[in-house]
Order: sequence, then structure tokens, then C-alpha cells
Amino acid sequence: MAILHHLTVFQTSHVHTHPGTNTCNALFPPILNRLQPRSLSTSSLCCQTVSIGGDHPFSVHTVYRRHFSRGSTIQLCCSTLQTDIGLSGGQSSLQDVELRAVQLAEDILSLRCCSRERLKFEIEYSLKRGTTDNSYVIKTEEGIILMDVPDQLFSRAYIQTLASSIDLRNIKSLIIGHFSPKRTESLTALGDALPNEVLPLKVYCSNPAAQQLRASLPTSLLEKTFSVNIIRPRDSLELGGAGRKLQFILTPTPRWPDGMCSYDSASQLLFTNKLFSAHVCDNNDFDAGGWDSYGQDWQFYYDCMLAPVAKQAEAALEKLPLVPQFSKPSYSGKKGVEVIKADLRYIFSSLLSELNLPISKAATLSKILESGSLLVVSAVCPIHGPIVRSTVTELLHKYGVWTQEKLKQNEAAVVAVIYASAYGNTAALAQAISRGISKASVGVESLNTEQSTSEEVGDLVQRCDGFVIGSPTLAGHMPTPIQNALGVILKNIDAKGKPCGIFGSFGWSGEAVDEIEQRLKSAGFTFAFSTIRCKFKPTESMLQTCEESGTDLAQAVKRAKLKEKKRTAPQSVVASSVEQAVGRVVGSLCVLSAKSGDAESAMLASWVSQASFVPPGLTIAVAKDRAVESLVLPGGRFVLNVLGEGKTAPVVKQLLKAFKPGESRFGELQTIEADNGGRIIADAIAWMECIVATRLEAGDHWVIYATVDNGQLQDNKTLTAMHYRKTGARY
Ligand SMILES: Cc1cc2nc3c(=O)[nH]c(=O)nc-3n(C[C@H](O)[C@H](O)[C@H](O)COP(=O)(O)O)c2cc1C
Repeated sequence: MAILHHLTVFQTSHVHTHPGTNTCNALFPPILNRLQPRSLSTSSLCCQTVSIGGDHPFSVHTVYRRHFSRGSTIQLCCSTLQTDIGLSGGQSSLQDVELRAVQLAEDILSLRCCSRERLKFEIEYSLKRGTTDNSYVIKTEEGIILMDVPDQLFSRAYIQTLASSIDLRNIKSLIIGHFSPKRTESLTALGDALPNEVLPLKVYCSNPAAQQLRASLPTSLLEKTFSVNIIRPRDSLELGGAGRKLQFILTPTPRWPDGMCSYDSASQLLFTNKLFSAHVCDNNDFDAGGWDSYGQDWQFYYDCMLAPVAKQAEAALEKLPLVPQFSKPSYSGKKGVEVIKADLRYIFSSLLSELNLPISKAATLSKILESGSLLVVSAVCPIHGPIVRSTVTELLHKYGVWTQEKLKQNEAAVVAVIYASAYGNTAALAQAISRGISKASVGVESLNTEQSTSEEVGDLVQRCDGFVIGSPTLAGHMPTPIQNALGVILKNIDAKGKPCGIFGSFGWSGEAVDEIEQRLKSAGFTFAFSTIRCKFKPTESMLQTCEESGTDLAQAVKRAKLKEKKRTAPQSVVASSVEQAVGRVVGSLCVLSAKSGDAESAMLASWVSQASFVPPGLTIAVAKDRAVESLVLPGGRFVLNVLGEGKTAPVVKQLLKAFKPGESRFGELQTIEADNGGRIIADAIAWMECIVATRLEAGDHWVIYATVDNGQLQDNKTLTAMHYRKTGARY
């Protein structure tokens, strides 16, 4: 077995694994257990894609180069390897891929790769509206320029559609606005599909993207197929004829250090990659229906991906001096009030545009004018979600507002999320923890140690009110940047008093998190939640645990701040007359229970009210930091149990307990599972199965409006239990 031979050599010569283990199995059991060599060759070097962690494919050769080689002569040889590690969503598992070619301008096309299935268990996909990966095609007199390739899930369909939409012989270059290992398969497929005469294809990307490309593609393939050109600030690319240029703007953030936008002044299209994206897939290619249709999707994406890096998001936005250019809204399918609303929105956005409102605090009008480089935008073309045409002003404006709000939140209290992640799994955990922290209205500052210096880590640890540290285990250890960050934390005398937490993804042994835990514990640090250990890619319930852990940590930070405030300025705790008056509003005592995948939660609810006859509809106010909140996003399903007078005590006692992140809420209570996954309490007098139609942000709560599609009265003799209160300042 050639492959085993080489791996054995590889392991014994370069990797120190566990004492007493001497075969390659100690290093790569998950891969090796699943390898089905079809034909092995010792002579040809050929690196195949192997998925080891989540949906991050890379070649065995790449693993070796990235982590272990340093002047090594050993090469892994295999002509074809197949793996089915079971964690990546492969092409075959995808039922509903749809490719749509959309004309954006006379010479610009978007290839929209759509899937209505929720493809991934990552926190930013929680709205369950599917996803789209947009690639763009610019036709010039001198040839065709492609912009970005989609996720591996779409690779086959993408190449087929590309080949039927354009003549591949005319492709002249490829622009990459962001590259992740998940796109390697599509890039490789593109390379395979291109005729020899266009090879090597010119690729334009930022320096970090070029590094990622080199780490993800075998050198021989990269050199033969692509010629990489690194974009520097203010670089542009001739689009052929009449001085038309594509202007590049580097917009790095810790999550996407390679982020790059491109602007075409002729079409006034701005290609923003991850910025202004949303995970949503419907029949529309543009943002028809505007804010009402996509506002929540844009905000959710922003909250998950950009809020934890608000400072860097602000810096990226400042590089984009955008002025929306307005066109009349589309009235198709709209009637009566909807037309008036669309008109009003148009007038409002035109006014905003006239005032040239800044998209970030620093990007003031004078600054923009000084720079003399306004980018007039007719449409924003992101990598995910609809092409933004009618809501440009609102979306740009909201990005500025959200960023300022988050920065303000950071001033009050901030938790540092410090991590490294080679293949994205630990990053996905970090993302979920961050969302849990911001749910509790505490600021987040995210720091990817791979792109930061020890000084930056030290500065953040000094400034923050609490921190989490996350690491993958690679070759039995934590990566060097995390080792360094841990050293900085341990040396910082003030850090010890701050609540903290540890998390990380691993494959089989997970030494990194154990070591971090052991070192922080022996130095006397206080943990706000139990260490999170995630095997490879997180499941929904793992993400829920992360989110709840983040909220727990944020609440610990808030408690510490409050204690300090009370110590310095003790306040009276007598309820105000407003609070007493509001406290006279009463509601029925209910239990809301929801399930999504393997994540489950429940809460006591008394801010419940009927809101509609047809269809039967309810509103329920859910505190923003409630664990169940992330399961009652639009489209989510839940059961509402109505409790009976005199029958509430055991239920209330159980649900008011303190729960550990991810712990079952029902304990010994008798329940049965409803068709929609929620729990029906045997002793409830009535239950209803509901679907969340929409939700409204209302102070420190979300008001959920849900329709009832099933229900039953279980006890028609007992009256509904009411929740009477003395003050409106508490439940
Ligand atoms: C080169 C390499 C070495 C690895 N070594 C270990 C190891 O020694 N122990 C372990 O538990 N997991 C190991 N893993 C598995 C990773 O920890 C796992 O894929 C994890 O999900 C990576 O997290 P990340 O996506 O945040 O980088 C290894 C993975 C790779 C690619």
C-alpha cells in the first residue's frame, strides 16, 4: 500500500504524536478509516481533495505542506483517493441546486448559485432561508473577466452553466474578492474546464487571498493553471476601451483578511463580496420588496459576521465612499398601500441621498468630498443574497448605524473573543459565542491570532471585561499564535480577575483545549462556562451551547459591572410609579418550547397575547438574551403551552432553575413531542403549534408574531393561570 507507506514515513519523520504510537493512524485516523484507494501509484504526485474537518476540503499534500513540512523531501503519492468523511456537504447530497444567469448590465452577468435547503450548520445560516453564492461575469472587448467562484456544493452546476453561458476560450482573468478552502473544488473544476490556450489564467486578488490559494491548491496545479497577481491599495484593472477601469478596494477584517471590493464606474456596480451579504434564497434575484423582504436577513448576517469586528468593519466601510444612485422602485406585484409605501421609501431614500448621509461616523460628507473619490452606486453585488438595487441607501445607511451601535456597546462592556482556526470549525464556534455575547447587549471584539501581534492581544486583554480563547488541536498541540496569545494572557495581571471561557474544535485527541484549561486553571482564572470541546464541525446543538455560553459569560460581566457600580453609587430599589403602573398589565402563564435540528430550548412566557383572528395569530415578547431566542427566528416553529390555575408550581419550579448551556429544560416533567418538534406539557390546559411569521425589535425584547397551525384544549374545566406582578420592571 503505497499510501500507507508514505504516510508512515511522513508521520514518523515529522510529527510527534502520542507516546507509543508509531503508525500513521495516530495522526490521521479519521481520514485513513475512510480512504478507499481506487488506484494507487507511487510514481505520480497528484493531490486529491480530502475533507477532514467540516466542509473544508484540502489535499493531503496541502496538510503536509501547511503544518509539517519545512524543507522535507517526502511527498504523498496517490493517483486517486476518495473519502467520505461524512461531514462535508458534497455535491451528491445536494438536492436543490439551481443556477440562474441574470443580466445586470449590458455586458455584466451574474451567475447565481441558489439552494433553498439550509446547507450548513453555522450560526449565520440560522434564519433557514437557504443561500446563494453569486459569481459575476464581465464581458469586455478584450475578453471575459470572471469574479469569484462558488462554494464546492455548487461547483459542478456552476461550471456547466458557465460553459453554456459564455465561450470559455474568451476568459481572460479571474478576480477573487475572498477565498476560502471551501472554494477550492470550484477553482480546480474551473481550471480543468478551461481550454489550454487560456492557461495559465490571470488571477487578481489580495495578498492574504494569494496565501490562502497557495495553501489550498497543490503547487503544480496552481503554477500550471493560474498566474496570481497581487492587488495593492488603489490598484485597478483596465476593462478595455475608453479608459474603463475596475477599481479595487481592499477591505480586510479579522474574519476575511483577504476581503476585496471592486467598483466599475461605467455600470456603477459595486462588487462587495461578503459585505452587504445575506443568506437567503427565493425567486428574486434583486431585492424586490426591499427592507420588508430582506431587512432581517441583512441584519442577521451583519450581527453574526460583522458585529464582533465592528472596529474593523468601520475601517472597511470608511474605504467605501459610497453614494447611492436612485431609480424608481419596481411596482410589480404591489397594490394599494404597498405602492404608497414603496413610493414613500423611494422619496425617503432620495432625501437621504440628497443629504448624502454618511455610512459611517467618520465618513462624513466633507471627508468624502475631500477625497474626491465618490463611488456612485446603482447596485451592490454581494457574494451571498440578493443583488441590492432598490434598497441601496437604506442598506448602506443601516451598516453605518449598526456599526456605530456596536462600537457604543463596546464602550460599556466588551468581551474579547480570541481564537485561531485553520479550517473554520473553531471560527464557527467563535461566531456562535460572539452572537451569545451580543444578545446580552455586551460588546464583542474578535481577534484572530493568526493575523495579530502579541501587542494587539495584550492591548485587547487589558481593555476587555472578560475573554474567551479558542483553539483547534493540530498535531497534538495548539497552533503557535494561540500559544503566544495564551502566554500574553497569563502574563497580564489584570486578566486573572476577568471572567473567561475556553473552546475549540478537535478531531480525535483534543490536547489544545485541555492544555489551555489546565494552564488557566492553575493560574487561578475563573471560568464563566464549562470548556467547550467540539468534534470537528459543530452541530446545531453545539452552536446552541456556544451561544448560551457566550450569554452566560456576558451576564457574568454585567453582574461584575453592576456590583462595582452599586459599590461606588448605591441606589434605592423602590419601584417607580411608571414601573408600578406598567406592572398592572397581566398575561396568561405559558411555556414556549422549540426545537431545531438537535438544538432544543424552552422558557416561561407571560407576555403573550392574541394578535389576529384569521389566521389565528399570537404575539409573544422574548427577552433578547433568552436562550430560546435563536430558535424563534422567522420561519421557526414552536409549541405554546397554556398553564392552568393551581397547576403551575412544578412547571415554574423546573423552568426557573439555572440551566447549564445546552441542558434540557424539562427534567422530570411529563411531556410529549409535537409534530413540529416542540414539547407539549402533559399538564397544560391547552397547547398550540406555531410558526414565527415575523419579529419586531422592541427595546430589550423581540416581539414575535406567530400564526397557529394546530392546537388542542386538554382541560376545559381549569381556568388559565394568570401572572400578576407588583412592578413592570421584572416579569
Ligand atoms: C494537520 C492536522 C493535524 C491534526 N491533528 C490533530 C490532533 O493531533 N488531535 C486532534 O484531536 N485533532 C487533530 N486534527 C483535527 C483538527 O483539530 C480538526 O479538524 C478541527 O476541526 C480543526 O479545527 P479548525 O477548523 O478550527 O482549524 C488535525 C487536523 C489536521 C488538518
